[in-house]
Amino acid sequence: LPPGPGGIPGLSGIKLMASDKIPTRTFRKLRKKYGDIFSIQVGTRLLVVLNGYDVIKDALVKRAEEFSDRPCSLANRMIVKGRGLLASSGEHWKQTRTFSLTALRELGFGKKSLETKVMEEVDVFLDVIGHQNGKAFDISPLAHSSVSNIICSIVFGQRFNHDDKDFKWLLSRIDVQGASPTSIVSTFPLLRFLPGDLFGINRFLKNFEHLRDYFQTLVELHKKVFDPNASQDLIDAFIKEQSKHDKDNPAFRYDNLDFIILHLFLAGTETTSTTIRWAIIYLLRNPDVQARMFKEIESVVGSSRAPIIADRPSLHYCDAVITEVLRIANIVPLSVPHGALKDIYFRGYRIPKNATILPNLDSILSDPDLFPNPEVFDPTRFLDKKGKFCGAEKVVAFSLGRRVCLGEALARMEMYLFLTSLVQRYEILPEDPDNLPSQEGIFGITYGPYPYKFRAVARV
Ligand code: HEM
Repeated sequence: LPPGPGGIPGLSGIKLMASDKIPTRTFRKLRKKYGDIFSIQVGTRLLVVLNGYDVIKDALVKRAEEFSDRPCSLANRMIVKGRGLLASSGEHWKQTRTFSLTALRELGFGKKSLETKVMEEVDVFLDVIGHQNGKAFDISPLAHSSVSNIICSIVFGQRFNHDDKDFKWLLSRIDVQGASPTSIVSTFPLLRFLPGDLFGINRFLKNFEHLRDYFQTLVELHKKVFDPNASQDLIDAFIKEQSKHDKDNPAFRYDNLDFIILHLFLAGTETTSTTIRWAIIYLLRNPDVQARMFKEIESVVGSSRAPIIADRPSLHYCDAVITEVLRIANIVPLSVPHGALKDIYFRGYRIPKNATILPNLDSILSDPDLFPNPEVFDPTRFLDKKGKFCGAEKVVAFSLGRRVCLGEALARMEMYLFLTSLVQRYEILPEDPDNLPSQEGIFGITYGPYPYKFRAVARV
């Protein structure tokens, strides 16, 4: 087995993981002691942690056939049952991913039509910010609604008003603290039977069920009015595709569709909005960076129209800022867990069947050999001598290999359009200059910032 801390089997691992709320800090120490591949027995789960660019690339890219599955955890077996995008493995996952990618491309991923959709949301986003009249406010609900609306309109053909009751209810079901790959919930799902819901597991499961019920209702409504010649969204695309497949093919059963929607909704909402919230923190803490971004936007785009994707190749500094935010914020620092479905022999170790494999992206994104002074926010590390954007290949915030984030193109488009438009229109200022929002975050589904407020003052 890969080396790791010993002690009482299972229990010492639990104690170790509980010793710091930020598991990546624990993993940094363990890597120093045990090397690039180490293991920890946490309760009944064996965690194998992969560290460093070469090791992770070797596993996820070169040995993709063995390293592209998800763990068969108890929670996965009991609740998700290997359905949908995030938790499925093998042939079921391949078919689900191929269908989803094809459908999303047809619905505009990487195309002008998607840019138009995102820009409509950016307009609303900027208007709502304008209505704060320069007073301090919390951007979280607005960022959530704006980003979520984009995935909702792609997946089920509906955008909501931000104060729509159903929409607010839907967003409130996203349980950010409920599921991190190293949490007690993932390790011991049976703890939910303890009285008092001590670990919030039942709340998490209830939220999950509510979302699933809501999406099932949407699918039923789509089925009633389905017109094969007017496919509008991902649900329509699924209904159309389903008729071409064997009835027993689990990838094209409606229970799989429920989970595809659920996974796209969760992954497509929480991630980009969290990154936007981090970006604002780094701009508040680095006013010189904000000023340089504004100057670049003003000289390339001007102020009479909003930045568009076609401007991007000329906005080198803005691209460097967004890349540096992705690197330093590192919102999915342990990626989504991968799993060994059979024994894997890798770099002199045996990773046993059923082990949970954590590609520690933090070990790449904060590697001082790749990014000198990694704790410093410095967009210029991605500019060459002529000020051109470069050197971002190892910013693997979306992971690597076959399981690489399915929404990467959308997320990059959203971050670029939201952040450049925000900086073009408003100067963003701290609520209290002597008390800036923290760079330390909270570890949940994503690694997100603590709540904070800021002021957005319209540029004249
Ligand atoms: C800044 C924003 C985002 C970041 C940093 C991010 C990061 C990630 C990471 C690290 C993974 C795990 C890859 C692996 O297993 O090795 C992932 C998976 C995934 N992401 Fe994202 N993501 C973001 C935005 C999005 C968006 C907007 C969507 C929605 C379309 C999305 C949909 C997914 C899905 C469906 C998967 C699972 C893919 C699979 O298992 O095959 N993500 N993402």
